[in-house]
Amino acid sequence: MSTTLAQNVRVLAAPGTRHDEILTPAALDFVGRLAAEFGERREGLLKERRRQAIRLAAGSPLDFPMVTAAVRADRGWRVAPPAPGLADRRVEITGPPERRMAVNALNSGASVWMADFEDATAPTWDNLVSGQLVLLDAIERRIDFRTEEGKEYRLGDSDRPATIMVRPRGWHLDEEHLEYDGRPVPAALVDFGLYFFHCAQRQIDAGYGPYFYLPKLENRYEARLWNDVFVLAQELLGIPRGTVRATVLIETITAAFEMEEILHELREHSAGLNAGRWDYLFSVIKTFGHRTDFLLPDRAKVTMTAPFMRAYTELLVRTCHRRGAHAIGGMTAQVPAKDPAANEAVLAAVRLDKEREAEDGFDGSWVAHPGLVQVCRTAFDGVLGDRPDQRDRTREDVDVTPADLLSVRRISGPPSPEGVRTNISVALRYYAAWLRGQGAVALDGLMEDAATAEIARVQIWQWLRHRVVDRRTVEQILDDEIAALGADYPWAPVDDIRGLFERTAMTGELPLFFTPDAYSRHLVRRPEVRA
Ligand SMILES: CC(=O)SCCNC(=O)CCNC(=O)[C@H](O)C(C)(C)COP(=O)(O)OP(=O)(O)OC[C@H]1O[C@@H](n2cnc3c(N)ncnc32)[C@H](O)[C@@H]1OP(=O)(O)O
Ligand SMILES: O=CC(=O)O
Ligand SMILES: [Mg+2]
Repeated sequence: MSTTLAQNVRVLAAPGTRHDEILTPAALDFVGRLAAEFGERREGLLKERRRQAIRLAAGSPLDFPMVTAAVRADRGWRVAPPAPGLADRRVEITGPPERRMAVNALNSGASVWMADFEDATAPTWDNLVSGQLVLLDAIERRIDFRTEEGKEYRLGDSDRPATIMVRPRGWHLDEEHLEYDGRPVPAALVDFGLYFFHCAQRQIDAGYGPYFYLPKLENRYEARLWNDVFVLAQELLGIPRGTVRATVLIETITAAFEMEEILHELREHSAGLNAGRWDYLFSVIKTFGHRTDFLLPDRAKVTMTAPFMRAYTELLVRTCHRRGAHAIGGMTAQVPAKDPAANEAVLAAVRLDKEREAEDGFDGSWVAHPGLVQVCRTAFDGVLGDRPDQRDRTREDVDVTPADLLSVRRISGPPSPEGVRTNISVALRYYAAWLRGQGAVALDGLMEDAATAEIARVQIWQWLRHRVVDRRTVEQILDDEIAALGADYPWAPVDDIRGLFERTAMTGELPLFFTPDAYSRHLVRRPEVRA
């Protein structure tokens, strides 16, 4: 790089153990360049998100865009071919980039490890920087360690360890511990930039590449922004254009109307689409929560066989395969149970979900736990056999209309009393974990992360808004559940948690995400400032 920007980049946090290996002047300079180039465009896109939300709330119809009809009609374009390590993706394990879980994930027998700075990570500064160290150490194969209790964690010798894909935070979040020109750097550029700077060339040298998952996109312009970030990042580090690969999560209702356009924008770097079912459901409620025909019952009743969810996954497979892209399935909520009989039920639920995805044409899917790798693999082996994928199944039989994607009315209805209590209890317990720095937890046998917690709190908001639950009932349950939380988790800051719940679930105007509020009030720490 010819000139340095590092003097314009400031770390606003106390130095932690080995942070200097990640926060080098050259790495900060690189992140600063990305912020300088793309910060304003990202601001503009966030404003456009707000405008679109207002238009939709005012009744503007959602449809496949007219202006891009030619992109959809043109049968001549396809995405880049699968990159090394991404040809066979039948099982992808996800989890935060935490050292112990990283070793377990890489050894799990999954095809891919999706190292997650988004839904599964509470973005404390230390979680983020140590997550980058974990990735660096994993790629350098120096991640082995022994716990204080003497348990050994060693990377296995498999000739097919899981390929690493990294999910940076979404466009909506700021990183308050890193400033460029006096303003917080977009969190997405911090997570992407630090990983790319330290690990892109190392991954190429190891026979793989810098691979990403892109969360919470709302439209094709946000995909274009990512593509431009990739182009500049590759150029700055002298990495050939087209080396990056990225799978976009289709996990907002507006993105479902632009799947083809999103693939098209990223086509030279695309590694397909993933059906991010939990954020998708959250997005549907958030976007149309004010409409009575979008009133949803208990979360447990909104399954992947609900017609609007099926329309979304069917369209995703068809769109991907038409363009030569992988279609990757979503996360089953159940996690393994200690009790053998209960665990059989968990495995049966996961098997059913993965078999349906494989039969629908998905090329692979996600699991949340090493104990679920085999059941997912078996489900996909049953359909794929020795083939790496089923991209040749173009699903021309699928015909999904805008009305199908929005056909929520067919399962709409009020909640049960247990559904109300469960959502309040899950949101509170998840908030407690998150404020403590843990972004994914098992609660009542289900994996809960930022996406599922968002569903819990927006459902309460929706039910209050439509008066299918009265405020007094919610307040009473909240009192009970806060008392239970204080008893079960004596360390939990119950007043903070209650305040967060009231602000994110019980206000007239729904906050778009709970994380910016929780982050800026509770996770930002500035004990010391250094340049
Ligand atoms: C909506 C979405 O975005 S889904 C994607 C984002 N969410 C996620 O990635 C969640 C991933 N899963 C997890 O974080 C965990 O499985 C949890 C928090 C749900 C449960 O974790 P635990 O309570 O530790 O589960 P459990 O006690 O059964 O773990 C047993 C072992 O498996 C390991 N393990 C559990 N999940 C994972 C995982 N996803 N990756 C690697 N190792 C794992 C644990 O570290 C533990 O290892 P150890 O025996 O060496 O200590
Ligand atoms: O990120 C995945 C989801 O389901 O949300
Ligand atoms: Mg998500």
